[in-house]
Amino acid sequence: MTGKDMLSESLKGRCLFAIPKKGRLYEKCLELLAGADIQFTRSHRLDVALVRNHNVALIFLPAADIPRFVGEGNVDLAITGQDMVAEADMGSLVDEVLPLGFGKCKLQVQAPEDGPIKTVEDLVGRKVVTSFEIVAGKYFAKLDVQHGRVGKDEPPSQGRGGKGTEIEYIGGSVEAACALGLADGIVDLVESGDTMRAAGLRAIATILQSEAVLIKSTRAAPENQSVIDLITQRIAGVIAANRYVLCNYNMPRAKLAHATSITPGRRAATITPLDDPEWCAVSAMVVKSTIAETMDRLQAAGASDILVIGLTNCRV
Ligand SMILES: Nc1ncnc2c1ncn2[C@@H]1O[C@H](COP(=O)(O)OP(=O)(O)OP(=O)(O)O)[C@@H](O)[C@H]1O
Ligand SMILES: O=P(O)(O)OC[C@H]1O[C@H](OP(=O)(O)OP(=O)(O)O)[C@H](O)[C@@H]1O
Repeated sequence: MTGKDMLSESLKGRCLFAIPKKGRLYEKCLELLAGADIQFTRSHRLDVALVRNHNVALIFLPAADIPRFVGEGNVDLAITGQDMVAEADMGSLVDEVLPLGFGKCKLQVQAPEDGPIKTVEDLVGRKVVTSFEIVAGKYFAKLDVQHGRVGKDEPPSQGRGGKGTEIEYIGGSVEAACALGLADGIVDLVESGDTMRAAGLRAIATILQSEAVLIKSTRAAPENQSVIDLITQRIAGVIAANRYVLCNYNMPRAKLAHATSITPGRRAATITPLDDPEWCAVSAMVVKSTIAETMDRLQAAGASDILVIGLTNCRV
């Protein structure tokens, strides 16, 4: 048996789960897999790893290729960016199951800070360079029609070469395109804005917001459904544990209604009587990013002994 035959034999019957092989999302994906107790060893130079404790194989792929593999049913489950899902344009073949709360960024139209392009309308009929040619193409095709450069029923390609906005693909370093005289504007990802500012660009429109997302193939094999559900639940648990904290405090019984309006919990706050009949203990999950403000409000409302406990995992 050749190495290739052995590999495809070992993948048989397993749920295939694709993960970005490098880049911005890679480390976070590994953390997520560890939190969900998906055990594997990635061998050097091999983009496939068999999971020891589930009937799953991990396939490490470029983030941009992942939605196509999912849409075509070559893999059952995957993590990539929502921007990549939009760009792959697989429609309903790719099911976005769960946003993951990391890899947050925006796909923005950008133009030179000190130039004449102030709005996207100024870019209509000019040249835009991007790695997101499908998303940017659709965005400018609409503008071309709105501005009468291309007829409503005319295919966008006929608008090129003078009439419509010209969209040109480049694979990387998109931010350099305007300075190099390649483009009048670009469409690229922005998070902190450091890359954009360093290249002397400013954002003039946001096409989409993106974060990492768990996606599922609508062509996934039915026999893999139970393991897909199990992994989805485990990942959802890890994500929720990162998103929430448990807030415990003591509250005078008379002010309980006000307190539970501040911390309603997910379903309801847990109220426990204390030895002192005037007081009770409250326990509720609170969105982590709002906890400081929640504690301020609880204290002002008369709460005492406010304790905040981090979660390592949960099912909610
Ligand atoms: N600056 C950023 N901040 C947060 N998330 C980002 C940022 N840039 C990209 N992403 C997200 O990470 C995904 C992968 O981007 P990344 O640049 O790591 O790609 P890659 O596969 O390593 O490709 P390459 O390195 O060839 O550009 C993007 O699709 C996007 O969802
Ligand atoms: O707003 P910022 O925080 O500066 O992030 C934006 C940059 O991040 C991404 O590139 P990345 O650094 O991943 O490298 P790449 O160009 O090789 O994809 C993206 O393509 C931008 O260039």
